[in-house]
Amino acid sequence: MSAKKIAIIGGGNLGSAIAQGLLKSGFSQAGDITITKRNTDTLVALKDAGVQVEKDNAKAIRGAEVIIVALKPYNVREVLQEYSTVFDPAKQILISVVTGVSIDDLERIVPGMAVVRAMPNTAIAIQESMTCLSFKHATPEQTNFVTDMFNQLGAAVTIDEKLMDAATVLGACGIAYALRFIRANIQGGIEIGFDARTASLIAAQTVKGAAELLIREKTHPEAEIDKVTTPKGCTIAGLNEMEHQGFSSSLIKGITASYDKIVKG
Ligand SMILES: NC(=O)C1=CN([C@@H]2O[C@H](COP(=O)(O)OP(=O)(O)OC[C@H]3O[C@@H](n4cnc5c(N)ncnc54)[C@H](OP(=O)(O)O)[C@@H]3O)[C@@H](O)[C@H]2O)C=CC1
Ligand SMILES: O=C(O)[C@@H]1CCC=N1
Repeated sequence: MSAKKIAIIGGGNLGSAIAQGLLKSGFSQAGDITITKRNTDTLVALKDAGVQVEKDNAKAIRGAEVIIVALKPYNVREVLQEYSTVFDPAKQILISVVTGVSIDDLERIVPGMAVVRAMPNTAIAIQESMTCLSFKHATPEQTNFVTDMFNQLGAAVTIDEKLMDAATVLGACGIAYALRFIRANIQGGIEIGFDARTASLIAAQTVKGAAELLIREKTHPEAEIDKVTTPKGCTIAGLNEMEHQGFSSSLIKGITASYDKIVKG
């Protein structure tokens, strides 16, 4: 448990998922978290849980030691600019989860502040995020604090900032790709006889099992696939048909399309 006061500026999809994760993990007490947005009606559940819900960013920033900015890339500059004099660089750290805005850019907007970039995904709400972190001017104490926090909200890895856009695609967009894969499995499962609820359980638990095999056993996916593919069997017949239809290629092209969207706009 951390006693640090945390302000989340921008309580949208990701900001509120971070608040939920901080609460569920026990990393923070509800009263130590403040979350802001202009329309606070959507934050009723967090408010009911004891989180401080605010429209006033300045008040939230003043009362915090850790500020997490979860605004959209198109308004983060304007909003941080407005509050740049409210920050206290001697006592605070700024963590940005904003896509495509560099540490240098953010540190220019809020002079003197140590900025950390973090790229979590929405599974942070249930402590299952993959979070990529980049540090530049953070002190060792700040670095340890941020790393520990995101490790308690899933798994955290430190990367070179030049890989942050790639991390956004693989880790943050990746949740959506995985869910679309699961949805396709559910659709197939229904076509071969399952009701939607049962197909959904089987598809989701099977994907979870596949992921856990790689994480716990540290094996290569193809080594695990070899254990499933009986010669002349149904698995290899299905897998090969998927590849004939461009399965791996479509995923790789989707990943590079997402990446190009961040890098080229
Ligand atoms: N969603 C995801 O899975 C991930 C998102 N990201 C990044 O995180 C950031 C947030 O994304 P996401 O949560 O999806 O976006 P959302 O649009 O859901 O959240 C942004 C929130 O900011 C609030 N906001 C806008 N202006 C202000 C302001 N002046 N003061 C306070 N709050 C404000 C908006 O609410 P209101 O209009 O009521 O003020 C909105 O809810 C983006 O930069 C995104 O790229 C990174 C990884 C994963
Ligand atoms: O789609 C987006 O732009 C954001 C960034 C990563 C996840 N969602």
